[in-house]
Amino acid sequence: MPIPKAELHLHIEGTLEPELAFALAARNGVQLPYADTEELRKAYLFEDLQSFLDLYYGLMAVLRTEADFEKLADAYLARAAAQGVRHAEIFFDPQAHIARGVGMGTVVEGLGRALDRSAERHGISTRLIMCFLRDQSAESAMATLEAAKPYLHRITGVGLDSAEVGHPPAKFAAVYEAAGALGLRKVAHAGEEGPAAYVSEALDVLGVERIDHGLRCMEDPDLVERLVRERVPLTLCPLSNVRLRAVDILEEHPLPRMMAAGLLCTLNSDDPAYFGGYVGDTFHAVHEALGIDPEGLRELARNSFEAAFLDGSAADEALRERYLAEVAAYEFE
Ligand SMILES: Nc1ncnc2[nH]cnc12
Ligand SMILES: [Zn+2]
Repeated sequence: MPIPKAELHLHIEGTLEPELAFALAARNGVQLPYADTEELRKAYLFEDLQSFLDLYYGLMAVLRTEADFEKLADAYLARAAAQGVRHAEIFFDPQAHIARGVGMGTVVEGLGRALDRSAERHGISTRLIMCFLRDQSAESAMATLEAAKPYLHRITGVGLDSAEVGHPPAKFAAVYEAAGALGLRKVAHAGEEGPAAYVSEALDVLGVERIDHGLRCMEDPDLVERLVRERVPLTLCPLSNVRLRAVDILEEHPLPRMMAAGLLCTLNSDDPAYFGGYVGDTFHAVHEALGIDPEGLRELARNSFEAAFLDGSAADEALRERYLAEVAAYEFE
């Protein structure tokens, strides 16, 4: 069994495997612009974040009913369990669905049905994080938060994703303030393709508790020092960084330097159906390509539970303690 871990940066729509996409397309009468799964997979050669996002949003056309979202999440949780995931904090992109006429309730209740059974069926505790699309307006983000109000019992936090450059965090100051007032936790993608300054801005203006990616913090030593001092978790996604060309090859990924600097790094899969691996595969890949040794892998697993939103109650804290004990006791083969 792989080492126990939490996955904290995972877009549920990015777990849509080609086989499921075609099955849902047939069920829903959706015509896809690919002959078959093989032709679709061949399209997974991305130039950058935007070229990926174009395909990612396009393929969502097959997701229409609560049952579709339930199936999507259940399929992810089954795969994640086989890779050692014990806790998953799952992003979803409601604006991408609402724009297609699929309502917030369909998405949240469908995902929720799978999540409700996750602990029993897959041994994974779960949280949902609702993301705002940063290339859409601040008004649209606020309307999305409003639409989520009947479902807040299912939503732990808010995030910020989609095309980063030109859409600085401060654009979403008002909606993050409103989300905070509703008791929601806060994260944001920053420093994936955008500059290190977006990482600082997400902390200072949005008040986020974790940074998704944060790769480009390495360009600003003062920022690195701050992230270390404040123990701000970074949810890194090395396989994504290679596929979206943030780094040329995995062997050049800054993860070892980031860990050596004392940053609180976690490993995640981002959009595993598109990027060639789930989170267990990611642990394996950084061991092979970057020489992260077993104690380094244990640190990454421990960090994932430390950074998880498992502090809402005594039951949450007990769960975190249990997971940390599993990590400490884990024996590498
Ligand atoms: N890696 C990523 N960056 C920004 N937005 C995303 N949406 C899905 N995956 C994403
Ligand atoms: Zn992401």
